[in-house]
Amino acid sequence: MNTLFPIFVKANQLHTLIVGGGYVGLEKATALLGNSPDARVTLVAPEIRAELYELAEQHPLLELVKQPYHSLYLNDKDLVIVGTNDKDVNRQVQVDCKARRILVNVADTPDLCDFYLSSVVKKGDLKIAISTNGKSPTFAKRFREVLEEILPDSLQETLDNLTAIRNQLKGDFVQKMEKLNEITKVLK
Ligand SMILES: C[C@@]1(CC(=O)O)C2=NC(=C\c3[nH]c(c(CCC(=O)O)c3CC(=O)O)Cc3[nH]c(c(CC(=O)O)c3CCC(=O)O)/C=C3\N/C(=C\2)[C@@H](CCC(=O)O)[C@]3(C)CC(=O)O)/[C@H]1CCC(=O)O
Ligand SMILES: NC(=O)c1ccc[n+]([C@@H]2O[C@H](COP(=O)([O-])OP(=O)(O)OC[C@H]3O[C@@H](n4cnc5c(N)ncnc54)[C@H](O)[C@@H]3O)[C@@H](O)[C@H]2O)c1
Repeated sequence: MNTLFPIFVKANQLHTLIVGGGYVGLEKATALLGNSPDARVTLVAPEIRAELYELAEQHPLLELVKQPYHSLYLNDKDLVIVGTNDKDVNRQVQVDCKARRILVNVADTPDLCDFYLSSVVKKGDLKIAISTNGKSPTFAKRFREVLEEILPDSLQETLDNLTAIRNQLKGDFVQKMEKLNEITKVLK
């Protein structure tokens, strides 16, 4: 059964901890900041890839801490993503997060995850998150590429026009909804 409940998180209102500074840490930090450039992110690892220092130059709210994980780093964190090359550390972070009721993603380890990262299609204000319920991240990546190819850039114009109409519409909630549903029938 597919029981995942998708939400869109305002990452720039949260403080995220990433544990691990290798390829996985870099991939997750890039994904997070790519969507939410001014999100506050702390990354902790004894070894940190050079690309992460370059990323931190572009994102002043990305703090790199060259230390091994300690549970003290969970203080004041809202969300945690862990992907070290030490399974025991990954497990410990997950246990510590559960004890504090902090949502945690253990990269590539579905059983330990409270949430999964998704493949993300961006066309201006339209954002589509793709999940395969953990069945095939590669399919999610390929399907993202297909959607990126077929969705026209003009979609942003459509969204801008609909926002303008939405702001001009008079009447109560139901009347506005009916009007917007009528106008957007052509999209079906
Ligand atoms: C979407 C994306 C987001 C991101 O990570 O940012 C993402 N994985 C991506 C790519 C990717 N990951 C892997 C490959 C290699 C090929 C392959 O194995 O398929 C590729 C392909 C590539 O890189 O080309 C390896 C892998 N991943 C997981 C496992 C464990 C397992 O399945 O049991 C293993 C095996 C590890 C091993 O063999 O040891 C698990 C997860 N990966 C997820 C997300 C979550 C489920 C998402 C969903 O429901 O679809 C979940 C459950 C948890 C999580 O990590 O959040 C990102 C694509 C971004 C993009 O480009 O659009
Ligand atoms: N890179 C991938 O695409 C990929 C794909 C599938 C699985 N994996 C697995 O994910 C794990 C991580 O992969 P990677 O490529 O990022 O590894 P990596 O070797 O590049 O980096 C590992 C990182 O973990 C950090 N680390 C080790 N002990 C730590 C501790 N106590 N506290 C904090 N950080 C600690 C290291 O300092 C380093 O930054 C590996 O076990 C790998 O097998 C990676």
